[in-house]
Amino acid sequence: MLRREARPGNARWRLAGEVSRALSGVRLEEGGAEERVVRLSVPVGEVDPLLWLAAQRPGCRMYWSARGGGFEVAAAGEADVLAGGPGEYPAALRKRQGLLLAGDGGTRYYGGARFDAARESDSGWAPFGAYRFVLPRFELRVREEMRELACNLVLPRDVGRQDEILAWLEALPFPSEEVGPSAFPAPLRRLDTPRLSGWRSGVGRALGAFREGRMGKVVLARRVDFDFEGPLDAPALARALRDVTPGCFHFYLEPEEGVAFLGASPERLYRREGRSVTSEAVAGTRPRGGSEADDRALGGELLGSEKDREEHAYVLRSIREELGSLCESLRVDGDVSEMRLATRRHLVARLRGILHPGVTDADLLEALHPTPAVGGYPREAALAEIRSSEPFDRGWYAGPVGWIGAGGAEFAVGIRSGLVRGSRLALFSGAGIVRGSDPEEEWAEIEQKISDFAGILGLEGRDASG
Ligand SMILES: C=C(O[C@@H]1C=C(C(=O)O)C=C[C@H]1O)C(=O)O
Ligand SMILES: [Mg+2]
Repeated sequence: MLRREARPGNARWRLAGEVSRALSGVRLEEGGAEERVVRLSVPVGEVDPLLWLAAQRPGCRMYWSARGGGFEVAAAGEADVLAGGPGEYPAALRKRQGLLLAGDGGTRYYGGARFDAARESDSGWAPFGAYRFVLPRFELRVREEMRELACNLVLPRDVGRQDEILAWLEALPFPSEEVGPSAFPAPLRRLDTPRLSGWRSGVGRALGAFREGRMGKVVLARRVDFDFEGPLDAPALARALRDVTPGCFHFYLEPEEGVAFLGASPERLYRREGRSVTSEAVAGTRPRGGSEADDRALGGELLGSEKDREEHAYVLRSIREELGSLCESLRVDGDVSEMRLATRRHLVARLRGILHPGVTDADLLEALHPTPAVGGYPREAALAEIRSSEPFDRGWYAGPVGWIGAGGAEFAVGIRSGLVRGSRLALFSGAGIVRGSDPEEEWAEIEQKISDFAGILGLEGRDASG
């Protein structure tokens, strides 16, 4: 039997007390004052943030976990939302920088943006908008050994919502017990966009553009849709994915009931702490080997592959150029090396810099996204090729996903990801095409990249309808 005060749910009562004190302390004359964010938090007992997430009311749920641990958060509800249509971003971020930065050091807005704001969104991606950053109403955070339950208030705006906020907080669900591994509904159908024949012509076109000197690299993606016998439990899928993809950023964004974008990305777009910034060039792929000898051989093959080195060199060159323009100093940390994941490996080079004073996250996002890890080189030519060649909307796949706070920010590249809508799942993945790319091998590389999802859901062996 747990001691009463050790029960995680008891944190609600302490937090409710703080929330009502904070709200009743706001004087009415503040009506016209500048808005500010107040973040209240209390320690909480041990609870897995993804299990907590699963217990919250559907619609407007979010989860983020930093690569390699260290920071994990599950969130419910919205205290403030920055969202909008194409073209407004990142100008809208700049405009709201005041509120963003006015909170205490712990305030964070979580979200991201579409891969390509200029391409028309298809209806499946509509709930996400062109960009969307949410200051959650409630957060369950795990930071190293510290666990806390937090409530964000925007003052004086939230004074009128006191009853609603307190009622929600007092009834905030806490999962009562560990749940076992989930059973997912059976898959019924698979649909590939494009099919293998269309893929061959897309890659062929890109190879032609390289020969004509119009482009050096383009990342072409595929979309694979699966229908299931019943609705997918998206938080449970996120949990199963987290278990098989250590060393990745894990993200889950659910703007509307039954609709979630989730993934396990190995790739950091950037991390900022004050004026220090880190980024990385990731590209080139091989699987992990079944035996130690196999694995070593595959590692050697990747490091020695001229074609994969070329995929990678474009990414490093572009990040150096783009990030370099925002930095006082920028250096590449060491040589190109291997990033080893549970089921595959990539080439990686890490960069570290000091930003010029006044550089904002909007500037960083604008400069860095999309890197040639998901776009191509040169950027505009590659984006034009993707727009005319890919027969589907990428939506938020390969877009920036992460958080922005007062003292820092961190964004992953939203790859190795999928979109859940009721009983449908769309998986997205791409491969860097350079001279010497072979369409069948690139097709297989993408198949390997979606295998983490496929393994969980029993989709393996369901062949492409090529
Ligand atoms: C575009 C994706 O991954 C990118 C493409 C890679 C490649 O082609 O070798 C490797 C890592 C990522 O930079 C994806 O997974 O969707
Ligand atoms: Mg590749």
